[in-house]
Amino acid sequence: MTGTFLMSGVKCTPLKGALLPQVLDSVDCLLFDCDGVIWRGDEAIPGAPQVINLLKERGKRVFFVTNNSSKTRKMYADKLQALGFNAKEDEVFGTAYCSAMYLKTVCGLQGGKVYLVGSNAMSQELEAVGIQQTGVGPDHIHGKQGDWAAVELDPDVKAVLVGFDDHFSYMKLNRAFQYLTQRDCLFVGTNRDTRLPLEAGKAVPGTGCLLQAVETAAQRQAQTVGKPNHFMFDCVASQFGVDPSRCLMVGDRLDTDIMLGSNCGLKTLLTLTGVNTVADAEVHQKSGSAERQGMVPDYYVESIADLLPALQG
Ligand SMILES: C[C@H](OP(=O)(O)O)C(=O)O
Ligand SMILES: [Mg+2]
Repeated sequence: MTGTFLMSGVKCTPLKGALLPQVLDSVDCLLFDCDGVIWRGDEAIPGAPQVINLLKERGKRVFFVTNNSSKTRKMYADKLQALGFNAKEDEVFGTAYCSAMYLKTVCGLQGGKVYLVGSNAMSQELEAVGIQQTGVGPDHIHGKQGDWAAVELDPDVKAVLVGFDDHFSYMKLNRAFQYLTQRDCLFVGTNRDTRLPLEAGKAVPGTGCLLQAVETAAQRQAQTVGKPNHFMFDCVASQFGVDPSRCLMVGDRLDTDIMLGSNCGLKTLLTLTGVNTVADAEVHQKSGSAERQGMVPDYYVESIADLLPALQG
């Protein structure tokens, strides 16, 4: 019965009962989003470390695929291990690392320089692939409007890269705009997430808010690297040779995590510990829009802890 259920094409199905082991047996690799799925802020979702560690004990490959650009792979591995997750640095694909890889491998910018609106972590990942950067840290307004329009631009800068920057400022927005008035200056963003889910159901504005500010000023659209862009999965597949048809993408956002899974032919599981709800998914499902069906998950759970019954015993 459940075998036919798997093949039935019905979407947005609660993953429980006999279907749960069936789905887990049908995949060799699980890609987990981080914020809102395995943790919120610095608090692990209850049961999440056990789920990840038991999946690995059962021989599943586990990767962490996050749009968050605030940490290097090493910083994420340290955070994962501190929260009880059995995780290695090369299993982490965050947008600090992936945007550096994108600029190197897709844009051919190795040896070049970027104007960075972003974190120290992004600057470290860029420099690790041979790309210099300028712009990290505070940058306060000074002088008059005429001075702002005449800010000195570094002639070696070939791209503007925008990620999460807790020092985001009007002057940074202005500098990015001045660089982007040069049509040959590339424009890359880490991701478009509008909110960052935190502990106790709190949230703060996400990187997407900063990226949209720069896009509005420059009247240009950035190429984004993060989910739902195929590139995030390509980074995993190119390094580990995974079979998309035997992968499960687990996320809390329909327009990033679930859409990435749909874009790449992965099975998809929505967890309700982050941004979106089942009702949000059902609105897309009933929309009649073919494109929006990509945001409808195959399955959903309240929390990834709901996978434990199929992993214990
Ligand atoms: C929220 C998002 O992180 P993710 O959910 O992809 O880990 C982000 O930090 O913009
Ligand atoms: Mg998330």
